[in-house]
Amino acid sequence: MTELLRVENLHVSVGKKELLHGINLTVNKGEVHVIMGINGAGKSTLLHAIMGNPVYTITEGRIFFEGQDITELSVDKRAKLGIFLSFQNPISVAGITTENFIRTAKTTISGKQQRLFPFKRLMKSRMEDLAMDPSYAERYLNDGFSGGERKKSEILQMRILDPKLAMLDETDSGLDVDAVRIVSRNISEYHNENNSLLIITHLNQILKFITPEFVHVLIDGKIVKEGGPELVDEIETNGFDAYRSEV
Ligand SMILES: Nc1ncnc2c1ncn2[C@@H]1O[C@H](COP(=O)(O)OP(=O)(O)OP(=O)(O)O)[C@@H](O)[C@H]1O
Repeated sequence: MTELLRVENLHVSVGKKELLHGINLTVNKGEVHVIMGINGAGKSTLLHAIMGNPVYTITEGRIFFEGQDITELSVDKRAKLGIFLSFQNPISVAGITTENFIRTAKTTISGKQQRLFPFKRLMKSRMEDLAMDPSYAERYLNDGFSGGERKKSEILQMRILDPKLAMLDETDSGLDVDAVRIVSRNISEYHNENNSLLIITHLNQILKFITPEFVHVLIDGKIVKEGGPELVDEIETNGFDAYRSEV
């Protein structure tokens, strides 16, 4: 088993408020991990801290990626190493088309110039996989996209950038039943023994199609329970009350 990500005793603050109080998490290559927990538990904070969002200050602990200490690395350097975060609420960027945005990101991350016509073909094929109208490639990134379309646009980026670690923050929320199936199929097609997924979900929609090996329950900035996929059903039935007392 080859380790991809290791988070050690991670404490994260925004301003004076500590949001994560000593998280430990190891993700090996080829694994699918799910993080569940009540609203405001710190799930998104954890993903942002792994991505290197400077809003979140690491006050203690380390993050390792393929054995390299990345705790002090900037977001772009982490992206170049192969870390990807799909946002809970993807932002729109006026003035840059979806195609140009992804092509520039791919060039920067891979260090290889993406030739126009092969890249256009790749975009077209990946958009077909996601049942996205090809005209969206020419629209400004996420500009005027519906909630579900923004989520698909994130998965389009993931598929083209082909990261080693894909972190998906509530990608299944706001998707209709057909879109959940399409997005889940794309995630499954992306996933192989050399890459890993770290998924936050409340609705478990995505988990009907992608079975995680590990489930972590996060409450009040701490992981209070870890287990296999059976935890998802347990939480669905009993809620989080049993875990709150662990905090
Ligand atoms: N930039 C920020 N500034 C101030 N507080 C923040 C910031 N980001 C997160 N928080 C606070 O940290 C706590 C954890 O937020 P986070 O978004 O990580 O929770 P979550 O578990 O992902 O919640 P949800 O399930 O509702 O998406 C919340 O109380 C939130 O208000």
